[in-house]
Amino acid sequence: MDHIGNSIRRFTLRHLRDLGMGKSKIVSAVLYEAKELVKVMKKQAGVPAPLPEALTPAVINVLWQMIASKRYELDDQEVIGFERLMEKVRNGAVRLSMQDIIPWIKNILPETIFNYIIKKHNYSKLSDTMKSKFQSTIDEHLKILDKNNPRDFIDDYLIEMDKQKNNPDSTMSIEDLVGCIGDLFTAGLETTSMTINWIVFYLATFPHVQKKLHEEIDEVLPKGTVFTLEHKSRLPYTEAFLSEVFRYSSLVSLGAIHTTRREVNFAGYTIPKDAFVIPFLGSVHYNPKYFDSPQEFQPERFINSDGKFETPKEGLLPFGVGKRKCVGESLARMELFIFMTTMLQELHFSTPPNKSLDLTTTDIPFLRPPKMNQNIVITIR
Ligand code: HEM
Repeated sequence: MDHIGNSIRRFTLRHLRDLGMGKSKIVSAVLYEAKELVKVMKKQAGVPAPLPEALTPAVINVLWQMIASKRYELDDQEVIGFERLMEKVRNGAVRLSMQDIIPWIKNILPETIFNYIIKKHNYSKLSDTMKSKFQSTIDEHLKILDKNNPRDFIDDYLIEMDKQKNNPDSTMSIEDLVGCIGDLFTAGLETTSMTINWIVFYLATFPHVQKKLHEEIDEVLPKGTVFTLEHKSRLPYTEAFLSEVFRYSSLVSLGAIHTTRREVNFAGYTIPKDAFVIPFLGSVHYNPKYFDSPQEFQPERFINSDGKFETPKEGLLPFGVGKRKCVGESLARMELFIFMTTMLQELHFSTPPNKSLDLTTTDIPFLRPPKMNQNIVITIR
């Protein structure tokens, strides 16, 4: 996340707040993508199969609408090719992170051998593909920019960059914009699609939980009813389920790398200036101090004695904490809620007969992704 520095972070947050937090344009975009995805899922009804590849384009479309006012068809081969490339990079992430975790390794290995070990070509190809796509999209935006009528993140950035052109402290530039879009993509795409994957795996593994969700959704939001944000407060079990998905999966298990600006004394330890500090968010989620029987999947832990959803004051940190907290939190929460309710309105998920899902994770640094290519059975309700 090299580009989301302090001032750009403020700009990005403001933008995501304006476009992402429940504003009608983005809610409609999310609803549209969720419905399109359900259509694709229906086509594999009754057949044990992994979740469709269309999941990635559906999530990309939400980001891409917000950033560039564009969408792709869910079977678009360019986007599916992009996802496959990301998968290769993800599979090589352990090796790639060597350079961050043990930077001196570069001093003892010749560059060509080091690049071969970390499979740098996959990473470079992904990075070049993304940069050239973002650059051409920015060029298109520049041609038709209407300063009085900004449509999306790129328009807003270009207008602000123009306002700041005589400010010597401004860090805004086209290159920085390309980097910012890259950061939003890398931070926002896989986190969201992997969480949807976890949602489906937990629904299939815990049928009693899915039954309760179906009952609540059938009552408050029956099939054919269009979701609005007002429905949310009437769906406490659904909210509780999503919180339990965040806790149980602990997808972003380690937060971003932070640095101490000065020596800090914390919990009896002295952390020197300029040390790397990585918050281990996942460990908090499994700490019995905050959650009873943490190894059990129990959405009920987030329901209070009045039957209402209640977020704990401490212990649940899926989006991190403090100044570098996730800038996409509101968008992600809204998007996941809509995808989940739209799927549950129309579909039932189960494991193939006599099979169970492996709920352990693929080991890559920082993330706890599900083992994605496992079969599930979708039934139309
Ligand atoms: C389920 C979905 C998501 C989860 C669990 C998640 C979680 C996180 C976490 C834990 C951090 C690090 C915070 C820290 O170290 O304190 C982070 C950072 C970040 N996230 Fe997310 N995120 C999600 C979705 C998104 C989305 C949809 C976007 C963009 C639209 C996004 C953009 C970012 C950015 C730009 C940062 C870096 C912020 C900075 O460095 O200041 N995230 N996220």
